Amino acid sequence: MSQLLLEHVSLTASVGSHPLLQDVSFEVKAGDRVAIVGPSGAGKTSLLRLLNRLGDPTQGQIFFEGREIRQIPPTQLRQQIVMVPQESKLLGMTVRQALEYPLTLKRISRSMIQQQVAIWTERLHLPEDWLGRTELQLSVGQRQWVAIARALIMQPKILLLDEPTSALDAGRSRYLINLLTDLAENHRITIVMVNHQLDVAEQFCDRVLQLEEGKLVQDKILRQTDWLEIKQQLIDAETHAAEGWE
Ligand SMILES: Nc1ncnc2c1ncn2[C@@H]1O[C@H](COP(=O)(O)OP(=O)(O)OP(=O)(O)O)[C@@H](O)[C@H]1O
Repeated sequence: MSQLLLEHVSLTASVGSHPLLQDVSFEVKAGDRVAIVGPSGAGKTSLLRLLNRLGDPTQGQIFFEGREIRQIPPTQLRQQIVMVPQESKLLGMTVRQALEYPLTLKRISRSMIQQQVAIWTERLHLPEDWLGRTELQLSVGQRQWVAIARALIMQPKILLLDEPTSALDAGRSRYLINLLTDLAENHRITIVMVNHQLDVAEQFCDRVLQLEEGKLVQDKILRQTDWLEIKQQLIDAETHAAEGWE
């Protein structure tokens, strides 16, 4: 059985406006490492948001483990499908509180929460002195790293990452890719990643979904050599999209 299944999903922001997503169908199996690529405005973030129920399709259906996701309470769904948005906010919490908060929703004991925070703080090399800081006391890249830690601490079945390395330095990007590889290979976590940095997707993903103007134009299991072809298609699509903006 597929873990995620999208059937003819379309999304329109308002009546009569151009659809943000049009008739998108695909399935994802547990442990897949999927890259979503496409020019700016192609609908990548809109698609990720639907998978996390931050919006509902105007048409079509999305299933998680066989259940239509509108039938699953959002808090229950978001413990299993966790999203790291492009710009994360700590909503006035300290880093420690932000790491603890999603675990409190899991109704586990206080000592277990503290143990998990300690494990993931160490695993992601979060410096001790970050834990008392709020987002105003963190750089954009540090905030992104905390958002990734907060998602991983949930041990989700599916991790949705929107440009996860956009603000990370080269060392942290590499570390993240190695960590995600371990989680996918040894814990069968499914990863769906939007990334403009194709080299990151290339190192990690084994499947690519290519969006253009809200349509899925390619769904491909990857071999190494495919990336050359995909890169050229993306350059062509981005040039075409940029011409449309002029
Ligand atoms: N709430 C909204 N209302 C109206 N239009 C929207 C809304 N959210 C996004 N859009 C539009 O939908 C289209 C797709 O946006 P989306 O953020 O999904 O694209 P993207 O592929 O993630 O782009 P980028 O690579 O720049 O992040 C864009 O044209 C955007 O302007």
